[in-house]
Amino acid sequence: MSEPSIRAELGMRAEKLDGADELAAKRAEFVLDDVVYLDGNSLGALPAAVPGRVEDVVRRQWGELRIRSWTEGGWWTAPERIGDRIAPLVGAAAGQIVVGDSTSVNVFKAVVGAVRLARHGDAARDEIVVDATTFPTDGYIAESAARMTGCTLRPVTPAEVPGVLGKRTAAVLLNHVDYRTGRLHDLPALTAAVHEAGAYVVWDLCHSAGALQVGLDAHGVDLAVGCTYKYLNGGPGSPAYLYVRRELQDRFDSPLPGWNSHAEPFGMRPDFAPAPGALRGRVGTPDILSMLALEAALDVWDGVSVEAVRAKSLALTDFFLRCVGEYVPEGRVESLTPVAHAERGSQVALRCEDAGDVMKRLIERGVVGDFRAPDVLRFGFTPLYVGFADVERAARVLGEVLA
Ligand SMILES: Cc1ncc(COP(=O)(O)O)c(C=O)c1O
Ligand SMILES: Nc1c(O)cccc1C(=O)C[C@H](N)C(=O)O
Repeated sequence: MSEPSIRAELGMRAEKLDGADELAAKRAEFVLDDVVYLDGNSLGALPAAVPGRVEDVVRRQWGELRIRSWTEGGWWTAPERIGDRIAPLVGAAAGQIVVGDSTSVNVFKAVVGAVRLARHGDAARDEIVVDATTFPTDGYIAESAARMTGCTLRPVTPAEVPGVLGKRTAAVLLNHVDYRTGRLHDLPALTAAVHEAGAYVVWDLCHSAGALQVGLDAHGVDLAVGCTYKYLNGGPGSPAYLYVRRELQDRFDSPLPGWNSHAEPFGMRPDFAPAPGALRGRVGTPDILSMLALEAALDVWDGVSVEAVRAKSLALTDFFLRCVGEYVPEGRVESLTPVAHAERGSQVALRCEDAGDVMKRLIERGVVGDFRAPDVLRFGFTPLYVGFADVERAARVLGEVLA
C-alpha cells in the first residue's frame, strides 16, 4: 500500500477505536495539552481535581485548622484510608495496605519481613532470591537485606526462579512487570511455586498497579509493594504502599518499627508493641501533602473497572505495534515487549540504535516517551488518558524520525 493510504487507513482505524472507547471521557479529568504523553509509566499526568484539593489541604487544613487536622481532618488515619482506596485496584480486601514512604523503603520492610516470617517457621532458611533483571533499587535493597539477615542473595532471571527454589529459600522478590521490557510475569504460577517451596514472596507492582489486574488476595500473595506516581497518577514522589496478607499480619515483624506502627502511638512507651493489622507497616509521620494529593488523584478511578483498563491497554499496545510495523522502516527497531497478551504489561519497549538521540527528537516533536540506557525507547500507555489517535501519531512521528 502507498504511504498516504496506510496513513489514511490507520487514521480511520484510530478514529473508530476512539469512538468505541468506553474510557474516552476519562481524559477530560486530566490536565493535558496536545503532546502525546507516553511516559505515564514513569510519572502519571496530573488529575484536574488535585490542585484544588492540595490548596484546601494547605490553606484550610494546615493554615486554619493546624494541629486539629491530625484528628478532625483525618490526617492521622490517611495511610490506611488511602491504602483501602488502592486495595480494589490490586485485588485486595480492605485492611491490608498502608500508604507511606518510598517503594524502596517498602521493599526493605517487605523483604526483611518475609525473611523473618520464613525463619519463624524454619531457622535454616537462608537464601533470598531476587529477579536479576529488576529495577536497580530492588536489587540494591535485597542485597543489603541479605547481608543484614545473614542470608545469601541469589539473583536469577524470573524464568529460572522455579528451578532455584528449595528448603533454603526464605524470600523471593519479583517484579510483576519488568520496567525495561514491559514483560508481564506469571504472578499466580510464581507465587504458587514459592509457596510450594515453603518460602514467602514479595511482588513489586510499580508497573502493573493501575494498568492490569493483580489479584493479590486471589493468588495468596504474601507481601507486595508499589509506587503511586505511575499509573495511579499520585504525583512526583507520591508515597508508595505496602500490602501484608491478612493471615500474616500478626506475625509480620517490620524491620522499621516506628511510633506510627506502635499499638499505642501516643502512649510514648519505651518498649515497642506492634499495632494490629496493616498499621504495623507504618513507620513515622506520614507525608500528608503528597498523601492527600494522591487521595484526590484516586478519585479518577471512581466507576472505572480494572478489566476495562486492561482491555484498553492491550488494544493500545497492539495498535502501537501495528502502527510501528507500518510506519517504521524495516530493521530500525526491535520490540523487546512480548507479543502474547499474557506476557505484556502496559508499555512497549523498542530497541533502537541511538535511542537517546531518537527520544530527544521525538520529544521535540511532541511525543513523550523515555529512554532507558543503553538502547531502549520506552512508551507507556495509560488507558485513562491515552487514545488511539495518540498512538497512531506517536508511531508516525517515530517513523519520520527514523526514516
Ligand atoms: C519496579 C520499580 N521498583 C521501584 C522503583 C523505585 O521506587 P522509589 O523511587 O519509589 O523508591 C521503581 C521506579 O522508580 C520501579 O520501577
Ligand atoms: N521515580 C522516578 C523519579 O523520581 C525520577 C525519574 C524517573 C522515575 C521513575 O519512576 C523511573 C521508573 N521507575 C522506571 O521504570 O524507569
